[in-house]
Amino acid sequence: MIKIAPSLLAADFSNLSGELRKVSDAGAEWLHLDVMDGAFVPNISFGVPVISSIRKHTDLFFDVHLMIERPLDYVEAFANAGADAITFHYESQSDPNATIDKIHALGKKAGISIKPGTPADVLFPLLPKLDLVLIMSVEPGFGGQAFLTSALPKIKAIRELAPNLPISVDGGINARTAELCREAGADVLVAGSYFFGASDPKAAADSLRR
Ligand SMILES: O=C(CO)[C@H](O)[C@H](O)COP(=O)(O)O
Repeated sequence: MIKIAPSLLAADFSNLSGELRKVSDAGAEWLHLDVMDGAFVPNISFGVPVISSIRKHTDLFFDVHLMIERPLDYVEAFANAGADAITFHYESQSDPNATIDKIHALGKKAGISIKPGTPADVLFPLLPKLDLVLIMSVEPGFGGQAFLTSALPKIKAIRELAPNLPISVDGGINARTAELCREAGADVLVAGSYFFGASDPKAAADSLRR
């Protein structure tokens, strides 16, 4: 079962209620929330106040993706803001096991993401503890970049080891790249510009499932 996770990074920030309606009306299951600190990645997006504000307006599953240097210090704040899943980067400065344990202690699902330059095998020992793996198919920091096919063998390798683990892919997703990701074994497709830039977002979401 494929899940679609529109990335709020590409939404119209002056009309977030309307953009949330677009996501629900399109039948997307998750909302992907990219948090950037200007240190782990060379961009700053939004944080706790925005997430806790929009939490009051939707029941969508909040898939919070922390592109920040010290996720362990902030997972509690994002859990309290209304995250359902919290994904942090393997390349961050926080200990992966301690961060997963803290997310679970807060009652949330725990995910880890890897950047394009990080091999999949660093995640193998952590797979039994994880609820989600997020494979970046662009360098994190900005929407609208071209899909990197180097993500595909990583998805395949993790799928072989963890047949039931949700595998998400993020960056450059459109109807063509979504098909490659589904074939490789991904089941959560994050789409920013392809979804929010579409004249018919429902048709765009449907095209990612086919
Ligand atoms: O994490 C991200 C950037 O760091 C975005 O979620 C990702 O790039 C999605 O945007 P697009 O679909 O436009 O490529």
